[in-house]
Amino acid sequence: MDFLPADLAAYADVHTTSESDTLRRLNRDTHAHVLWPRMLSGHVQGRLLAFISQMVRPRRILEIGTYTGYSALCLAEGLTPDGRLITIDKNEELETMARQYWAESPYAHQIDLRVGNAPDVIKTLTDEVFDLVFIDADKENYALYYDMIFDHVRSGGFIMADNVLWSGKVIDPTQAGDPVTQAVMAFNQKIHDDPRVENILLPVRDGIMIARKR
Ligand SMILES: C[S@@+](CC[C@H](N)C(=O)[O-])C[C@H]1O[C@@H](n2cnc3c(N)ncnc32)[C@H](O)[C@@H]1O
Repeated sequence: MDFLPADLAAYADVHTTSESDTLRRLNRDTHAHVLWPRMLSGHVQGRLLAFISQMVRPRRILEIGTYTGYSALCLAEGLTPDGRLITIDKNEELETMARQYWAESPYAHQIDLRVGNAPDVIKTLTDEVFDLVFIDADKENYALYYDMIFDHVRSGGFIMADNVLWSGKVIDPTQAGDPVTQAVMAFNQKIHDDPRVENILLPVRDGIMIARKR
């Protein structure tokens, strides 16, 4: 489901700073050769992630859900020179493609891919303190990921989560029996009710939740 009429979305696209050549080819290659290319953040959302990262200037970023590595490259744009982005994905088949494009960028040495099931990998990150977290994996586990990483986010740090409008299903009463929609709705309510954060549900693309830890 597209939230903006196609011509308005195209207008926003045209009036947004272009992707780098590497990002453009990664985007095209993903659409041509990988299943579910809609999972990739894309041009406008990618620029938003890069902007947010450039504003936060994180030293440590955690991304849950690498896919072909597009959003990792966007988020890496804001890293401090000594910064590092840890990104987790259970699909090892996409690793070669992601690494191929990361290698073309100035950030390859700052991106640390951990292949595995996210809850298991997160458990190993006990010594890390994150400035920015981007949750973009299995929706049923968003709340679990939030709980697992919360104590590892510094005060003033940001936790973002993608697809929180879930193609509009979050306001569709016919989805009352759909467990994934219910999990996304419960996650949105949980963040909104959490007194430890301030939050904004940004209706960009499929919806991005942004929470700032007080
Ligand atoms: C929406 S895609 C990520 C898109 C990427 N962040 C981007 O914007 O280009 C979701 C990814 O999460 C991964 N994933 C789903 N469940 C996972 C889990 N339990 N542990 C690790 N990765 C998982 C999938 O393999 C998939 O590549």
